[in-house]
Amino acid sequence: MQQLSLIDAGASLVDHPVARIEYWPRICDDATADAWFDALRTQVPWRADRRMMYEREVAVPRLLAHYALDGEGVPAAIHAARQAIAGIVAARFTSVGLNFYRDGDDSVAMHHDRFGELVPGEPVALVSLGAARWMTIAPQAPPRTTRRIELQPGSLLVMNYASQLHYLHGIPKTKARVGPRISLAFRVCPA
Ligand SMILES: O=C(O)CCC(=O)C(=O)O
Ligand SMILES: [Fe+2]
Repeated sequence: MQQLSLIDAGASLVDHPVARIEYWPRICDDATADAWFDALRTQVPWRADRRMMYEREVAVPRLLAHYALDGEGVPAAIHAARQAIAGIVAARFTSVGLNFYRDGDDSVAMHHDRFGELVPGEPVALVSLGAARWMTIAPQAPPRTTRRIELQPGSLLVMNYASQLHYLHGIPKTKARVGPRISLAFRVCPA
């Protein structure tokens, strides 16, 4: 008989034959999520990037950072978060991309993650800290029914590899007064 642990029982937010996007609202207690947020906010050398868009250079509307997980100087909070999700998502993550959304004007446009930074078959795990923000998830092909999920501090969202082929995701700007948010995107990067 097949053994189902509670952890395997997470329901997919999308109804698709191979794409799965799963959400766990609470991977740690509030005090831990707050402590990780405070530590990362101050310890990470946040970068303000600029990108070309339609032949114009524009500011990326959030701050960024990146670490190789086996490298030097990785903040302890990152290792702790990775440890906290290890029992839920079995992938051997090698890198983490960090996003800092300073307020409701910061966002990430609808996208799939860059395939050059992903190993086929491996998931992306997103840990949210700080203010809750809505994520929009939309299929790449009709019917384009979108759904929204409010990513709570201390939550985990796992997108399987196939979901990057079939769905887009983004964090829209909001007019609501929201505090700062940090997300950690754990990935298995190609060697
Ligand atoms: O901040 C988030 O939850 C989403 C970040 C994201 O999609 C990315 O870093 O690729
Ligand atoms: Fe993404």
